[in-house]
Amino acid sequence: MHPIVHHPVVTKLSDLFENSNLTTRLASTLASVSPYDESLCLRIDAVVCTSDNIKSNITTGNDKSLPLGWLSVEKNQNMTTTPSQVTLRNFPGSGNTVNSQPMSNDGFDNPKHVTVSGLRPSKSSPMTMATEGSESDSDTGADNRLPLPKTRIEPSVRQFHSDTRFPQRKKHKKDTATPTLQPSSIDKFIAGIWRQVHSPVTLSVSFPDRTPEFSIRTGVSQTVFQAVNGLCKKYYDQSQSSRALEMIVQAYWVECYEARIASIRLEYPSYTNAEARMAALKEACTTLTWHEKELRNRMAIWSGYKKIKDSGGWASLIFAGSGIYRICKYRIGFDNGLIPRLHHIASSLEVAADTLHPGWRDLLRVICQNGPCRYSGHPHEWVTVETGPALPLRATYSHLTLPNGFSYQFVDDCVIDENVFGGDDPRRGLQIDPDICQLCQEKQTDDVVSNHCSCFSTLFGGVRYPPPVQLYSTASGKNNGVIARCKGFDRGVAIAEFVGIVTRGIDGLDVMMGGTPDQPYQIFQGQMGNFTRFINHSCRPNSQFQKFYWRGVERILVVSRGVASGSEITVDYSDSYWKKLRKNCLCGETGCRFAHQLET
Ligand SMILES: C[S@@+](CC[C@H](N)C(=O)[O-])C[C@H]1O[C@@H](n2cnc3c(N)ncnc32)[C@H](O)[C@@H]1O
Repeated sequence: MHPIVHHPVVTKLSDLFENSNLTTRLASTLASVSPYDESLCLRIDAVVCTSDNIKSNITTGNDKSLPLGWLSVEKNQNMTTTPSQVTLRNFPGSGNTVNSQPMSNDGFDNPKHVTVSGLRPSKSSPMTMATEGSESDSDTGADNRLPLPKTRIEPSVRQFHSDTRFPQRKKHKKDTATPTLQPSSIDKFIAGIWRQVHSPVTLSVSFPDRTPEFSIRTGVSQTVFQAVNGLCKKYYDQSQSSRALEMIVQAYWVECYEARIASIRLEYPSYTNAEARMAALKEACTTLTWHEKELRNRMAIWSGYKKIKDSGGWASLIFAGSGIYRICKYRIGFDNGLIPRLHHIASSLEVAADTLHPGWRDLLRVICQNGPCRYSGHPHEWVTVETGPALPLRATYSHLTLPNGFSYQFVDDCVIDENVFGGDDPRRGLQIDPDICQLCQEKQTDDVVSNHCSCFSTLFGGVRYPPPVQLYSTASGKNNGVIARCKGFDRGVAIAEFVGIVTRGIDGLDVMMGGTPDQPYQIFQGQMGNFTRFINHSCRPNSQFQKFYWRGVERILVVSRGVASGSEITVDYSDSYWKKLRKNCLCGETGCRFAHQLET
């Protein structure tokens, strides 16, 4: 054991070393002095040592120095901090059992590995790793009993950690050498359907009744402006509803037209099929008051609507974006993958439509096809399956034979365990100004109009949409996972906040560690939380956990490193987590680190 491992000064120095203000200032200084040099970065290695050791190089720990960690700052990147205590676990003779990552030969954690991963090994200055209960597989994550809170956080068997290095949005440089794959018309069409189904549009068959009374000439107050905005929204929704109704009726018309031809042939057995078609066409033209050619042209589009409905279900037609007309007019993709792809997403789309727009089936009343809602409740109470109807979440854990079955409460925000913290929120940073963003230094407020911080506007200080993700059956030993719908998540975009019950003293179950070594807390998702509870591990993850302060309160976010549409959202659980999980990793990546860990 190094003589000063547990010395309070080491903890204080570590905190200083990790202070985000310091790294932010270093990053901005670096950016200001080297605006044209993309490659310039700064690395500071921190070591506590005795005065006679100060000039010697740090080796893999055969001297008396204590590496605190390293800190690197890249241009245009706000910060990169390696938490100091990480190296303590590797310190020879420290007696700490958390050693899981190789050290580079300069005595520090391998910088490449450390900064790439968003999940950190245990930051555990006074903690030692517990091993009891490590056999439990947390596919459930849910022991439905909350253990009695202890005053001191005992390290849990499998801890998630977050980092402070944010994936930066990348400016795309034009590279003529590498051809880029552009999304096809079908990709765009399907992305449009997902976008629309996750939008706040309200579909209804009734017209809005009241128009606000105002005059522009007497000035537009905030109230009047709000009323006009409301009017816009109402009529936008109404026009979407009308467009959807029009397509529903037109797709249905094609079905009726075919049925009418069959009836005509029964009524006039001497008619050929062509004659029967012509007769039905003429009947239609009379009522529609269109010329035959006009109707034929429109029929071509309407039969496209019917095909889309037949393969993707009514929801695919109703939530299709404006691109549907072009797709049907020019028959784009009909013989080239559109139909099977729609068929593939039909039931997932129905889950999204039923749970996010419970009234959508009302539109089908116009053709007497409205049935009962198939999937009700929270959007993530359903696990979508590639082939076939979605399953209730509860049913996907029946193999675990839990005494009361699997139960999970979906919440949008963390719930503070009052038995442990009383009325306090342990996530509140004592030194943090609640009005200023630690990242961009702009003003943060919950009021959309006066908020100036747009760091993670999908989650904070802006308009929130339902997250375009679904739970899906991975059809592998991983059980459930989370899949991105819509067009994916760009690098640097927040996908969600990791929410659950904020507590302390949980041992032996998966928890997210938050706070500081002095003021730690845990986020436990065993009983309640959001979809982040179902995010699986990958050794080549497309997302990572990151800390962020919103209004002075620490939040742990899942931030995208670039998630493509239709792909599984994954994070790296960290080496220390896997060390305690008696399972082989099924991420399937070529460089998978834990594919054979049970055999070793
Ligand atoms: C937070 S849960 C993730 C959701 C989980 N798949 C489910 O269905 O509830 C973590 C657990 O999922 C499983 N898991 C996640 N990623 C995995 C992977 N790459 N390979 C194997 N199992 C994995 C492990 O059992 C792990 O303890």
